Amino acid sequence: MQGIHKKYLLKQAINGIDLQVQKGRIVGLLGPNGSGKSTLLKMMAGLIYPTSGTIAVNGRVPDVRNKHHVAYLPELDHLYGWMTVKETLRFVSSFHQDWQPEKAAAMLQALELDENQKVRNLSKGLRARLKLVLVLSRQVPLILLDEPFSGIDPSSRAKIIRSIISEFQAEEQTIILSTHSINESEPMFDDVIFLQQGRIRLFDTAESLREEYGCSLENLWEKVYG
Ligand SMILES: Nc1ncnc2c1ncn2[C@@H]1O[C@H](COP(=O)(O)OP(=O)(O)OP(=O)(O)O)[C@@H](O)[C@H]1O
Repeated sequence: MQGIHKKYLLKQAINGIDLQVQKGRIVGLLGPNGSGKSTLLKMMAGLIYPTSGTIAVNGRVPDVRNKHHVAYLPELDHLYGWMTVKETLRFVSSFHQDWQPEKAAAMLQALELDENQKVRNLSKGLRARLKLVLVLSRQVPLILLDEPFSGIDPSSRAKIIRSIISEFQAEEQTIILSTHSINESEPMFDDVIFLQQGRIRLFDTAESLREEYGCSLENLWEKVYG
């Protein structure tokens, strides 16, 4: 991203961002409500466009025509309640040539999802797990996860994090993940971006940040935003 600004009518959501993310990393995108996390992820997914500046994902401008290069998990739910888990997988897989059925089956089992259950009968946590299966079953270079843990209990979070780590293919993929659950997700991050009011406040490897500030990322959150 180079010189990225994004304005929604009168609201300046992103205020000049330059960012380069290396392939093979799991990147935590952190920031308080309204700091611009979802806006950044949507621009990377090609769902909305910057007001100014340029973005490239693997050398390509992200837009709807390039969506086979990016898997995006939105913050809001996009599933049909009348479908079963199995039907949902079949439906979503029909849009993606890069779908990996064996991976989807393995994740269903690991995340204890019943493929015959209706989506509307899934609890919030199980729904979140299903959303993750839909994204991680694709063979794409860039995976964007917007708040994958919102409303999920700590043990489910831990399970989901284990699943993200075990399904991640570091040679071929990059994950950028926004979250407020810094405590549980800290061990997963290679790099961390701290956003504030549409600008990057800090961006470095998790290791360097911990060393430089002499504390965990969770405590650093308090220092940056407290
Ligand atoms: N469609 C929109 N129209 C107008 N303003 C918007 C729109 N979407 C986001 N905004 C504003 O842009 C700013 C950044 O919002 P964004 O959703 O990117 O933040 P966020 O960091 O993801 O927040 P949260 O943690 O609450 O999800 C906020 O002030 C928000 O109100």
